[in-house]
Amino acid sequence: MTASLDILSITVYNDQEKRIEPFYLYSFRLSRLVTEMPVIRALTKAAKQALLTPGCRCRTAVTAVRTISVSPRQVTSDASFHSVSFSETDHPKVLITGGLGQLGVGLAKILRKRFGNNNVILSDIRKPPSHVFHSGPFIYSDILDYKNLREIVVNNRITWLVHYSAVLSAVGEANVQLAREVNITGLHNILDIAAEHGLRLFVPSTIGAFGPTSPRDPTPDLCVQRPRTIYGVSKVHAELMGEYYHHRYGLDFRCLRYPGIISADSQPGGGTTDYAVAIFHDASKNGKFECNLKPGTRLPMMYIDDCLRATLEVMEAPTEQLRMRTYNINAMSFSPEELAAEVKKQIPDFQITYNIDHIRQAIADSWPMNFDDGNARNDWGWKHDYDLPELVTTMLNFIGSDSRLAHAN
Ligand SMILES: NC(=O)c1ccc[n+]([C@@H]2O[C@H](COP(=O)([O-])OP(=O)(O)OC[C@H]3O[C@@H](n4cnc5c(N)ncnc54)[C@H](O)[C@@H]3O)[C@@H](O)[C@H]2O)c1
Ligand SMILES: C[C@@H](O)[C@H](N)C(=O)O
Repeated sequence: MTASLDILSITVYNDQEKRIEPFYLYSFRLSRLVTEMPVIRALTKAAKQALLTPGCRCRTAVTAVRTISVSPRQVTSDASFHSVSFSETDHPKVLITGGLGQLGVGLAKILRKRFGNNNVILSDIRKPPSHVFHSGPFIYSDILDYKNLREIVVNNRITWLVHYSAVLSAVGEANVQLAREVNITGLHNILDIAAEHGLRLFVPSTIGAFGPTSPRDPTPDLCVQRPRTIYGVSKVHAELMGEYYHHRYGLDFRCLRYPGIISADSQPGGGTTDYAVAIFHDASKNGKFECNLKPGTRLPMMYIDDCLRATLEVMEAPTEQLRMRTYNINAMSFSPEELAAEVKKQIPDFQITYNIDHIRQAIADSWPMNFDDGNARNDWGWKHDYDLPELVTTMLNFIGSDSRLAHAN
């Protein structure tokens, strides 16, 4: 027997028959009981009452705009049903959205190593560079196109969805509308697709999901979250919606709050922590760097290999180890002056200057300085490999050897 999750749109028309913004109700149905279910009747009635003020001659129309089929297993709150949507002997079939950003290509590489090249599909709305296109399956996918997403999931028999598409903190402040669309509307599509098809869903959150009223040193998993960026607001929304879908519909939602991620062979996509990547390229090429954050601005950071390994580990963790569905993870915390001092140990002539970007500075000043990831360490054994000295050595070696190679060719 299957149950269906209906998304009902209640549209209100005013007395000139002009459409007022619709809003949506979610409800379950079992076969033809749909319209008879008391919950739908009650919600519809409440909505109509709320919208129809005595002086307004409005009428309403209730329509099902999207039907989500879920197995009754997913409707239970019994956590032991949540994790297995594919046979344990099979490899998962993974789709990565927003896969051409800083993190996606690296994640595809480690997942392909583990599950086989053809079992991991990278997707994005951008054109892939040739080495990415030829390294494994790539398809176009716009997360704002629900039908396109569903087609991809169905045609490729996807069982895991890693949702990396996002507009990051600094770009988001410059384009709030776009950030709202991609980070909130896009997430709704992803949640519905994942619930409909019983997928295991990973959505990354961020240190940016905290704000100036959160404890900043250290920041625990559970505390006040009142971020001041659209990026942060959308990530708190993602955490809460994912956890709600988990409890309400049994969605196997897993979420890690990443610190600023540092990588050598992929570029960051417009965040506040981007300086900690750019510094290595400029130090290696020119021996100097102009930093857009103040010297003492301390933020949690992580080398990309640790971040991607954590992602695989939490996706593979047995359900019973996950006491929570959203975890902080961390590796180190440093400020620009501390990072510069470490770089100087390897490039003695290195010079850092400061030209503050006030938008990024305000964002950084509202974010955690240290991240408490004790729950991840206790529950599913999270452990980082790279601390600050190792990070600096690895980054400079990688970028140095890369530019030596470029010079030789
Ligand atoms: N990189 C970090 O430091 C960091 C830290 C914390 C959390 N995260 C999170 O990890 C995820 C990946 O981060 P990243 O650094 O790779 O981001 P990024 O900005 O580098 O890449 C995001 C990708 O999303 C794609 N995208 C935008 N709109 C889309 C749409 N409508 N449909 C499909 N794809 C779309 C972009 O083309 C881009 O390739 C994001 O959710 C981000 O919030 C990243
Ligand atoms: C921290 C993270 O979410 C991202 N690198 C940003 O700065 O926006």
